[in-house]
Amino acid sequence: MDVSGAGGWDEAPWKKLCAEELEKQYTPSKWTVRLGAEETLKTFSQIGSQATSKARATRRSQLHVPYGDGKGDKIDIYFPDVASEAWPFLVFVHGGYWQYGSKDESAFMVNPLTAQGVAVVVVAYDIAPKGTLDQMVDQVARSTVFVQKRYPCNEGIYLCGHSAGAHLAAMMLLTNWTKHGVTPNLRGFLLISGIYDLEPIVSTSVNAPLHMTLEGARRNSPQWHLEAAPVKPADPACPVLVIVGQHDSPEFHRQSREFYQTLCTRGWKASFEELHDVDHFEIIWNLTQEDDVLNQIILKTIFQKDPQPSSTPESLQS
Ligand SMILES: N[C@@H](CC(=O)c1ccccc1NC=O)C(=O)O
Repeated sequence: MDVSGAGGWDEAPWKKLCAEELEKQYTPSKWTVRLGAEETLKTFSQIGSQATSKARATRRSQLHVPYGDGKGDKIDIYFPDVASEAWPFLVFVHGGYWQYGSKDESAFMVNPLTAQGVAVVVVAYDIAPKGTLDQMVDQVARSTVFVQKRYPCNEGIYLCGHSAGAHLAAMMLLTNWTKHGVTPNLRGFLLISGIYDLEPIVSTSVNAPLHMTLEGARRNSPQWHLEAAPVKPADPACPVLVIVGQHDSPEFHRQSREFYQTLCTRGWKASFEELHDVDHFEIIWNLTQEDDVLNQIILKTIFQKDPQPSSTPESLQS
């Protein structure tokens, strides 16, 4: 009989890995195939910064909008050209192991998605050491509630996160919205190369600025919550896409697959997608391209049909 609680944690496969291997499994830049680790990280941040400058220069936007009283409680909102407030909203939560990255270099998908009529919100949250995991989860919840309150006519809020940001977005599957006074019109989750069980992270160098205890890791693990006390989907029709890159590490693959499987058994409308020939970083920086396969998946999720080619191709815009 399994007496270890939520589904056999003592037999978790990562516990068989030595410290060095565990560290490698949770270092995404060690698994890239085209560029070296350092060059990949540099390129990721460069492409993110360039995409953000371009979005701010070419799209109507409201930047550094406060969603709360905290200094770090800010979002950037990028608008489609159509004058309406009844847009679908993609709310993007950046990654960076809860300790680096910012909204100011994370507007990867803004130009391709706003061109198709999707408003994009890029969320800032207080990374460690300033913020704790609990605070970051609360910030993402409050930013989502803010979008709902400011745009009550929205055509759906789609929560999208990358890596640590996918973890923060996934925590919104478990959020009790009653204390926030409004339930956001969540119509989809796009979880890209994420981590859903934080327990292995506690034993890696990633935890140095996070100071997570085992209890804190469980409290902030959507995988653990779903297994321990299954939360019924508020809207069983709300799609949850769990997406991983072919060149993500085996542990990242395992985390995504197991989270997807658990979502399915708990009644969520989950799907799983492994994107061909991309690593942990390319999967996001490719979103700057209109014809990117992940952009097509996002648009299909939002509009439930294949997108029309835009009348003014990105390449012809200044
Ligand atoms: N130190 C990590 C970097 C990393 O994990 C990362 C970097 C940018 C965006 C997301 C990341 N991973 C998870 O949030 C590495 O070398 O792979």
